[in-house]
Amino acid sequence: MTSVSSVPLDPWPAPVSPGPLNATVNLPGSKSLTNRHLVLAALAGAPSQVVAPLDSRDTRLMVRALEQLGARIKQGTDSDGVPVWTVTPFTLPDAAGSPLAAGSPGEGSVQGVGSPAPVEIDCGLAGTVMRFVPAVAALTQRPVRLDGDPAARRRPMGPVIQALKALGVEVHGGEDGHLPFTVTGSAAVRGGRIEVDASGSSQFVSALLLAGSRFPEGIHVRHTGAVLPSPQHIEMTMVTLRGAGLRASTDPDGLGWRVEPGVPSPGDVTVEPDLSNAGPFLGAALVCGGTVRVPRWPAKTTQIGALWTQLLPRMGAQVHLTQDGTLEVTGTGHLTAVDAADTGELAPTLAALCALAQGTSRLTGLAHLRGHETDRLAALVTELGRVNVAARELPDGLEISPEPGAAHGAVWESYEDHRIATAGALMGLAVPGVQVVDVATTAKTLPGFVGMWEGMLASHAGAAQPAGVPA
Ligand SMILES: O=C(O)C1=C[C@@H](OP(=O)(O)O)[C@@H](O)[C@H](O)C1
Ligand SMILES: C=C(OP(=O)(O)O)C(=O)O
Repeated sequence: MTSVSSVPLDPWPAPVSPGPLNATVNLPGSKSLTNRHLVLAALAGAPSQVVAPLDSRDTRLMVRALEQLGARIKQGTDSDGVPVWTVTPFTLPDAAGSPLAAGSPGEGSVQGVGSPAPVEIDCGLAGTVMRFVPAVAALTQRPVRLDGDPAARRRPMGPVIQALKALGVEVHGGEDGHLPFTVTGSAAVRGGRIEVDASGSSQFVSALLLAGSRFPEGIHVRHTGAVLPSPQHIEMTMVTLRGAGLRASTDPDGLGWRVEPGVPSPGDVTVEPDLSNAGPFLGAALVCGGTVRVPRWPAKTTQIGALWTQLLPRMGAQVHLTQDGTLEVTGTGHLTAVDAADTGELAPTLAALCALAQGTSRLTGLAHLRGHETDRLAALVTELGRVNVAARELPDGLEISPEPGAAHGAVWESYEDHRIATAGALMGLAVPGVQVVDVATTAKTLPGFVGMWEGMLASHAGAAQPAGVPA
């Protein structure tokens, strides 16, 4: 799909701060919530609606994958123009397991018995698609081959492959623990207890849990690894499952999760704005000074982006949630260094803020970022080096020690990583001459990033007419 409404220059000259901001930024829906709701709606017993979904590369890939497995997803809008996606689920084989019984097969699917050609699913670079869809595909009892971008073939998949095999799913390929591979489920796959090393990604656990209620015995996933990254995302999975009427519980030690057998009944759900993607915009208030507001900030959420309300004050911001649910972040242009653990997908944005702060910052609990869209720890050290900010890798994170006034402009590579690209935009606010390569890669989770960014900067305190940024 195209990335932004008007195609940005490549490399894109990141705009410098116009001075204190006075902007309102309406953020589209959460990627993580949208793709969970889509999966559960596709596994449900009746059609349901996902309201205000994120429409981006990652969610379109999920839509397409679920359609190929037999779901139907109609993309429309309500009377106020809010996007509404109506999902008609696929029919799974009965417990006795008549193979290839999935109903309403979409384009690219196969029918009939024998040795059908596999359904070919493109995961792009989306972790949620490459991890969640294999487990869902196993339920359809059809051969499904998964592949993605060249960079996707470097992301860890071993624990998903091993777990599916342990459950009795046939897996061809993927011996090296990466895409591509083909999964074929069968009636012999009953679910039950399974051990998974999720130290590389919480998505390994979420994948099994999201599909788990449709296995005859449900699923009980036990984590065996030394660390558990992004636990917020597992909690998001559990809350989404319960919201769909399923029985889902966490083991007392916090290292196991159980979903009882059942059919999801998600009803109609409205997706929260993406709080991780709020980060660069809220961070801009700290760098430029002034205030940035994000409406529809949820009072209660499982999104890891909720951490911004704790992290940004530690770096010098004032943060206020208004009665009507707008988060207001006010900064001064001066940032304080911070030590922070377990910030997961917020880390690239946070690293850029640390690079503009006074003092040395240490970000830890991030070893798994080496398996994200790119090796984010290496990428950030390299790109910060290009703009002359000292940074080094720690065993599980980053140490960032900027020297005041030393940073200078440079070409900033983005490695097909939306969050490295937006980190470059943040750097450019304070460092003239930063040019972000392939800023269009932000379309993974935020199509229109450049327009939103430039709109925010146009709403600075001195502007004649402060303008909100359209959703
Ligand atoms: O389940 C999800 O929606 C996600 C889980 C996290 O993955 P990791 O556990 O691999 O960090 C997060 O970083 C990713 O952006 C989205
Ligand atoms: C790690 C991320 O994405 P993915 O869902 O592809 O894992 C991310 O969005 O920061």
